[in-house]
Formats: sequence, C-alpha cells, structure tokens
Amino acid sequence: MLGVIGGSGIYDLPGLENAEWKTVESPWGTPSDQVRIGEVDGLKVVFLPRHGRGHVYSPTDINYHANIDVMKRCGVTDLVSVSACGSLKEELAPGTFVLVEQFIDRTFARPKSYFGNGCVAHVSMAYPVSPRLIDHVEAAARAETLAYRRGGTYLAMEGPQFSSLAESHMYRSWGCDVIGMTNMPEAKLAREAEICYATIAMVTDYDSWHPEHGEVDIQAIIKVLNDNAHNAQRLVARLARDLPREHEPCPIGSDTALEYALMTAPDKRDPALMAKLDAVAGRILNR
Ligand SMILES: CSC[C@H]1O[C@H](OP(=O)(O)O)[C@H](O)[C@@H]1O
Ligand SMILES: Nc1ncnc2[nH]cnc12
Repeated sequence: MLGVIGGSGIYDLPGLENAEWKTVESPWGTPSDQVRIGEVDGLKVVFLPRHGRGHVYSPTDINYHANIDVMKRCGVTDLVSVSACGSLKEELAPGTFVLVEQFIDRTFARPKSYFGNGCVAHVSMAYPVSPRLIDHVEAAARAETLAYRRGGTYLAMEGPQFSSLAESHMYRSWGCDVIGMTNMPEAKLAREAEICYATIAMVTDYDSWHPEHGEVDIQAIIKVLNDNAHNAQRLVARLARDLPREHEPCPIGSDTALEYALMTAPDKRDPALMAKLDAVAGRILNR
C-alpha cells in the first residue's frame, strides 16, 4: 500500500477515487490531520498533510511519531514524502524535483526514535531511502517529463527560521544539495516502522548563499509552491498508477529493519512501551 505525506503547499491529493478523510488514532499522540484514504486504479493510497490542512504545525511541532504510526496502522508499506526545499547547488533551480538519497540530520529539538528505555533498538540508516521505491519515483518523473535529478543529500535543519549566510555556506561546503526542515526524524521513524521511504524534494528557492538571489523570501517560495504543486501531484498520481500492486521486498531490507535491531531482553521490556509499539514493531512482536 502506498502512503504519501504532503509537505508545504500539498494539502490534498486530487485524483484519489472513493476517497474519504478518516480519523486514525495513535498511541503516540495526535497526527497532523485525518488521513485521506482512496484508490488509484485499484491501488490503495493513504495521504496525510504533514503540516495539517491549513498549515497548522511547524516543523519542530509536527508529531512525526504519530504520523508514521498511523501510516503503519493503515497498512502502508511504501511511503513517499513530498517536501519543499531550498537549493544549495547552482544547477538545482527552483521547480526542480530532487530524488534525495542521503540525509544529514541537524535537527535538535525533536524525539528521534520509537524505542528507548524499556525497549532499546538500533536500526541502520546508512541508506535511508529505499532504492526500488526511488526507481519507481524516477520512472514516474521521466514519464511526466518533469525536471528532476536523482540523488542528492538533504540537510535537515531545525528551523523555523531559515539559515544564516554562514550556515548556508557551511552546508554547501559539506556537499549538501538541498535543505529543508521536515525529513528528519520522519525518515528515521519510517525505517524503524519498517516502511520503505523515499523523498521528492521540490526546490522552491536558492536558500541564502546565492549572490544573485539574496535572502530566502517566503512570498517567493509560496509562489513557486503554487506554480509547482500540480507537478508534484501529477508525479504522485503517475507513481500510484504505475507502482506494482504488491509490495516488492526492499533490496536493502528497509521492510525488515527490526529483524535483529532489538537489544533489550524480552523479560526486561517495558510493557507500556511494548503496547505502544504494537503497530510499528508488530511484525516482530507478534510472531
Ligand atoms: C514553506 S518554506 C519552509 C517549510 O517548507 C518545508 O516543509 P515541507 O518539507 O513539509 O514541505 C520546509 O521543511 C519547511 O517546513
Ligand atoms: N531554504 C530553505 N531552507 C529550509 N527549508 C526550506 N523549505 C523551502 N526552502 C527552504
């Protein structure tokens, strides 16, 4: 089943058949919104607006735990995030879709794991994006003749303020390609929930480093978002149309990430935490 998390400017997914907004409860708290559940040519699709309809939640205050948990509860196996981002490279002009493959997590005010005292687990994040899922996203981008680039590193910053000039230059010196505020801890939590994850990062601006573009201007970002939201929606619609109807096993094991990850001995596990993990870790806890 395909899940889609829509970022800034993407608060609905037109083209979903038999769609309805549905409340899904989570032991991890309140998700950003109801989910919109529908179908595309027989494929079940679950959509969630990351900031809530009306853009209610700031990047720091989004309940990423609840969002990923409700996706898991709905049966999502493959999750695509659509995100606005700033460009850290001259050649990635506004309007370009970057199919990110790596992340640097510089967020610092968000819980990052479903696990902790009472159930410790360590999953690999060496390859945060599922290559097969991104293959399908790339095929969809090509079929829709969109300007896209496969690969790139997304710097996740805390925000909500944009970067200073010095920070922007530093991220460029690290080789980062795009910058945003939301894909972490989202990607980490998706991995812990054994959901294949891929990101479509839509460039809306040149961040603050570019001498000819000056400071980041939210009005200009909103204009680019509005001009390109339909392209993002086309891309997701094509992906949903062409994605295999059965989940394909992930070649890097994103969908079995917890197999050997749990460290805490069964008799030392905290029953309250185990109960909250019923969906996220259900595959290994219920066998
Ligand atoms: C609208 S500019 C800043 C805002 O946009 C991005 O959000 P999302 O990733 O949900 O599209 C960025 O991360 C900031 O939250
Ligand atoms: N320049 C930027 N920095 C952080 N997040 C963004 N989202 C869109 N543009 C951004």
